[in-house]
Amino acid sequence: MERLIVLSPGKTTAINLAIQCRNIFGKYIKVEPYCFSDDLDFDISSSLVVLSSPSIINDRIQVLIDKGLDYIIGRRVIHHKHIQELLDLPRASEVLLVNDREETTYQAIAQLKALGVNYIKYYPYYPGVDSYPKLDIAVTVGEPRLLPYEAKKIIDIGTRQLDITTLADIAKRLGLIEVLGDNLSSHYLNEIIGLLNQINDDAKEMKIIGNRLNTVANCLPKAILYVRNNGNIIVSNKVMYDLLGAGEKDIIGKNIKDVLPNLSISDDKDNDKDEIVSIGGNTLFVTSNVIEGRDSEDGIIYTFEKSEEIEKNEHIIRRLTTRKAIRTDHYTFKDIIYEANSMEELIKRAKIFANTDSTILIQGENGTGKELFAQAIHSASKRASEPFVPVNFAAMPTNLIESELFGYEGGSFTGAIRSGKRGLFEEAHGGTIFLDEIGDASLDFQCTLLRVIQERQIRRIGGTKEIPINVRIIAATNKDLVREINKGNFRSDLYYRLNVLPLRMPSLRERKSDILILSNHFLSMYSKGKITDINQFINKDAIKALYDYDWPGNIRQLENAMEYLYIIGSEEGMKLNITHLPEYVLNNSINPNKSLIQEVLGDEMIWILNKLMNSNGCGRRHLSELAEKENIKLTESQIRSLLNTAKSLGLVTSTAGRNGTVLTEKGHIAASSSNN
Ligand SMILES: Nc1ncnc2c1ncn2[C@@H]1O[C@H](COP(=O)(O)OP(=O)(O)OP(=O)(O)O)[C@@H](O)[C@H]1O
Repeated sequence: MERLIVLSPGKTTAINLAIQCRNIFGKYIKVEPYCFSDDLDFDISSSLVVLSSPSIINDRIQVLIDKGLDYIIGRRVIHHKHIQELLDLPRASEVLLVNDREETTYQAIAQLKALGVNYIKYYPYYPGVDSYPKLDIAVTVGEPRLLPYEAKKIIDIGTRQLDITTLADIAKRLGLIEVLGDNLSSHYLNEIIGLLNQINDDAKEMKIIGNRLNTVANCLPKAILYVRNNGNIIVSNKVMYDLLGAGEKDIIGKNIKDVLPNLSISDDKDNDKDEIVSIGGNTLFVTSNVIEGRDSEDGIIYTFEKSEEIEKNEHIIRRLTTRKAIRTDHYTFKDIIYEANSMEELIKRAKIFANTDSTILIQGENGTGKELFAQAIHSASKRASEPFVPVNFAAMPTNLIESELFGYEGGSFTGAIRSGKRGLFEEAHGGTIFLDEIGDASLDFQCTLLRVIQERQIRRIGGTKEIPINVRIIAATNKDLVREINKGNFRSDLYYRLNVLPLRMPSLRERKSDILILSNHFLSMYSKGKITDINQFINKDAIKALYDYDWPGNIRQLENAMEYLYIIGSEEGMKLNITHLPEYVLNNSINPNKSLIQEVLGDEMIWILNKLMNSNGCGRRHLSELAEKENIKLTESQIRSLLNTAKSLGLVTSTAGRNGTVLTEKGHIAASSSNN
């Protein structure tokens, strides 16, 4: 043989393959490229012809074959060195694959896929194709000049080379196998080793990336699972293993439904979702994020967080962004002034309650110290350094209660702050919320409150997210809630939820022994420590009057009285007597032993009844004259209205005679008993 002919339909391929052959066989034989546009005028008796592919045998070649052409059909492969750039393309990239002919174009696509570059979408193009997408990336097999437009990126993976089996065939046919065998095999061995090294490097790189991913996953404070669309778990981390009390082998490669059967969001692959689940005794907040990849990249990442961790984190954020400085100077049990045994007992109980997180209901009249107790309990609890947030239901307009307590998202209603607002429950997170005058809450709101107490989470108005809250609830009321339940004004289920730890504040009249010590305390407070003993400030009669008074406004009223006395005392510059007392105490003291009937009917009515009794009946005008004579402030019309009331109570009756109005038997009894 004198020549090695490389025959291909296109010139480029013929030349490229000829170069490949020349590199190997050039020392021993002349290598020449031929393409279809050439005259095939070589001497077939002294030539070995390598056909670039089986499909190129056309009539012209068939004639040569029939004449005894010595030929080899080449098998061709893509050189691994050239596909690196292709491997770097993002998954699901779309490329125009350009080659010289339909057959070779499809072959190249098939070979690239076989080589593992199967995550790219190939659009075939070869001369003669009319419709093709103008993609940014074009991949060509040594034929960049055939590209029908200017692509942004052209990757030329070079002409597919003759594979080693074809080359060995050629060597054998040329009688060069002895000479070239070793070279050939070592050349290809080198190539293969190069390829293996590259694969190895890639594998090493993959391993490093994998390790890095594991390190990152294991450093996360949250437990994570990355689950393929078919439910197979492919990534997890240490926190997750610890949470499940399981090892990697029990989780990786397993189906999520087997690992976490009670996770309902694993059924929903359409949207990112949140859910609360209980795993291994932990309440976990689970978030799922759908990964919108392609093919094998699709899946869901689940993160699991212990709800107390979320609370802690949210709390830190809240503290950092809190609207107002949090008051820490709350009352403590030491601030409660008392001597009465009933108070001693109450404080003992309240201190025990302070050690718990259970809901407390404080009932008692106005001004008895309900908020003082609530603050003292908070201060003595483990929440002392956290906020104490008071909410007064009697003072808050009904339409604002929900937004004040639960907050709202930006733009949820007219008048809302654009950025939204945290509610008082969120403000109180970690601490105590004091729901004062709870008996005044509307029935609708009671229902909402009941849900919040049960679920321990709130949702802002206009919001979709449930926010876990960790607050201690102390409620207070001056109303008799049982009576309110009977009247249909208060929900019994809420009452039982609130009344877990009950405290009943005694009124001041039930602990009159505290009047002195409290008076001293308030006087000392207003006088800035100058007056510490009321006995040096007011006389005995005045002190007795303070004891005799009922103090319907309780300690708050006593405090006001002491402030009043201190101001009067500073003016007078002498020891105060009974006349200096506030009018409400004074009135009570002048008539200390008012009869019950007098209390009920009032002084004016009793006066009228007495006059009627003494005069054996008289008219309205006469009563009016008598009132004027006795300096009693009663107008004729007031007398008329009082007589009407007396009539409706069955105390008097009108007569036709000049006696006008006379007492009934009942009226007689009332008048005489008022004189006892
Ligand atoms: N035992 C006490 N020692 C000292 N101060 C007291 C005591 N009890 C109540 N006070 C004071 O009396 C005032 C009223 O108390 P507080 O506001 O706690 O009563 P309350 O029952 O919550 O009243 P309301 O029902 O009207 O809200 C406060 O200034 C409080 O400091």
